[in-house]
Amino acid sequence: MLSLADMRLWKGRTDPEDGELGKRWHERVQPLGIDSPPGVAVLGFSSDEGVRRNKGRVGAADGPRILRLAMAPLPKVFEMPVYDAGNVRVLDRDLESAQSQLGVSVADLLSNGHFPLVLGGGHEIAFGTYQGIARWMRENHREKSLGIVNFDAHLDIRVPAPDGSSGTPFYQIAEHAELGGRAFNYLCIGAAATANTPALMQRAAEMKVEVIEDREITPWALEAAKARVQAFIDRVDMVYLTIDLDVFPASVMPAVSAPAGRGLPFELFEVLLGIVMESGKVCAADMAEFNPYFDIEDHSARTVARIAYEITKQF
Ligand SMILES: N=CN[C@@H](CCC(=O)O)C(=O)O
Ligand SMILES: [Mn+2]
Ligand SMILES: [Mn+2]
Repeated sequence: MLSLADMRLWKGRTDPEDGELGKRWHERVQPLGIDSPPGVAVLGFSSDEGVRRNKGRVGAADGPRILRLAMAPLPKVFEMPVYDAGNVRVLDRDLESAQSQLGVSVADLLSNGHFPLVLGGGHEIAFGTYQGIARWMRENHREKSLGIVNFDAHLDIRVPAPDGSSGTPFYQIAEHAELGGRAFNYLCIGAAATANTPALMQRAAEMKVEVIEDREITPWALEAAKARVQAFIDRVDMVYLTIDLDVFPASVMPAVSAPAGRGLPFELFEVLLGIVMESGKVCAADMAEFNPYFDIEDHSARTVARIAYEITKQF
């Protein structure tokens, strides 16, 4: 289920005449070792089993490979080392075991001081990443609280029927948190009225999910949205950041299972992401739903690489 890093993916142009300041990720990425000093650890979750179960367009299992190729030429501006921690794969449609393995891998990375940057895969990735964070917090930060910030056109609080999918992760997380006696603090940014039925919106209210709808995020109302994100971050000690790429307009992000009709403009997303990252509370991040089969000349892959740059630039 867990495969080693394929270092052949980390390739691209080099500019040796520019010295150290000309270095790119592909010149710096190392395979993760047992005693690697703390750094950014790229981990793939090669799954679209959750998307398949959720009646979506499969292909996201190939996301981690294509996204590494897209991230390879990024300027390496942050100080920490950067590692490739390999991939977790789904075998025989056994999504639950893969999510559990992802949890073990994420917990391991966190325990060794790394920042897990997990590349999906469908949004079923979230139930795996969360299991890892929860395990690590249980062992190391028992008294601290966790907030989940999800940029997504969808609430993803469907009830498993009976199995989990890409549409159920935050319902499963809420159940997991309740069983462990932990609070469920969930902020969904970018949910669209056209992509969530009233049944889901009603469930969100019952589960006390904080929702900032896509239509509330405009240049003229940005201060209000920023204040709501800041208030959520202020209430928690640590943050799990998850980005479902279908939050962006279909024109920017066609390479997803369910492209958005309106979507959150990238420029406004960047401002809100900045608030989340500048808090210094984000312990792990993942990006979900990238499906390379629907990309157009790598436009979406380049956008995902840009987000990876924004997340890591301060490290
Ligand atoms: N990850 C979530 N996916 C959406 C899919 C919507 C669709 O296929 O149209 C959801 O379950 O709501
Ligand atoms: Mn979504
Ligand atoms: Mn989602």
